[in-house]
Amino acid sequence: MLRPVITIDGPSASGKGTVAALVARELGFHYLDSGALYRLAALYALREGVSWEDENQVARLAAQLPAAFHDDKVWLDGHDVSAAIRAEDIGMGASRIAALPSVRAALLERQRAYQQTPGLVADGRDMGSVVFPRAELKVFLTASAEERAARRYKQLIAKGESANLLQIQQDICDRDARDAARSVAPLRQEPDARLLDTSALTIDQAVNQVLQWFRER
Ligand SMILES: Nc1ncnc2c1ncn2[C@@H]1O[C@H](COP(=O)(O)OP(=O)(O)OP(=O)(O)O)[C@@H](O)[C@H]1O
Ligand SMILES: Nc1ccn([C@H]2C[C@H](O)[C@@H](COP(=O)(O)O)O2)c(=O)n1
Repeated sequence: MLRPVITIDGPSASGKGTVAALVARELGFHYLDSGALYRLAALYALREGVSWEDENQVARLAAQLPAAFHDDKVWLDGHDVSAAIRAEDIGMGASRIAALPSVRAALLERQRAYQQTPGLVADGRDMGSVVFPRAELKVFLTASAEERAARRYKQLIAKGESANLLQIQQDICDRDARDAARSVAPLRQEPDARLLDTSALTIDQAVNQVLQWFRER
């Protein structure tokens, strides 16, 4: 197992990022938040005045994304965009551009380059199906729509933002529906991915389950 990969895919607000980052920390592995790349590409397009529907232009920007991850922050063209990429409209924009095949192709090698020694934990929608199809462990992490909306609600309130629970649940369902319906790399559980429903699990329990599956291999 040289440079092993653990993939964690699943729907919005299921806890993929939280669990993936903690598993990576526990194992001393690198961590790839692939959704952040799609969010960065959507934000970059918005700032460059490029429509999210313009596949060629968005793909051009995605291929030359001036993005960096360091100091626990996300940077675009030298600006800290950690908060900006988490906005709900940018999440929706990311979901829209993610349906465009040339945009996905433009980001593919950049994601694969994260597979470095001693290993990688990658979260997203197509980590196990397309980006790292030979991953040592594939997890499909989910939770009920109600639980995911409640978690997102708490997250927003904790950040001091206003939030409407029903609206959040609707937005989450809309985004999942778009991500699951697209023709390229749709959101779905692959046959070789293990299902982890965290609706009734704590973060620690979810992390420990992934670690146990990995160590059992
Ligand atoms: N098992 C859990 N129990 C309770 N809260 C959780 C659990 N897992 C994650 N959370 C919380 O749910 C919120 C959403 O988690 P996170 O941002 O990791 O989801 P995500 O799947 O990466 O979302 P997105 O796909 O939208 O980026 C966070 O506040 C996180 O702390
Ligand atoms: N591997 C990925 C990662 C993300 N996306 C798209 C679909 C999501 O709605 C959007 C934002 O992702 P998030 O930050 O919420 O994980 O980006 C994708 O298609 N493939």
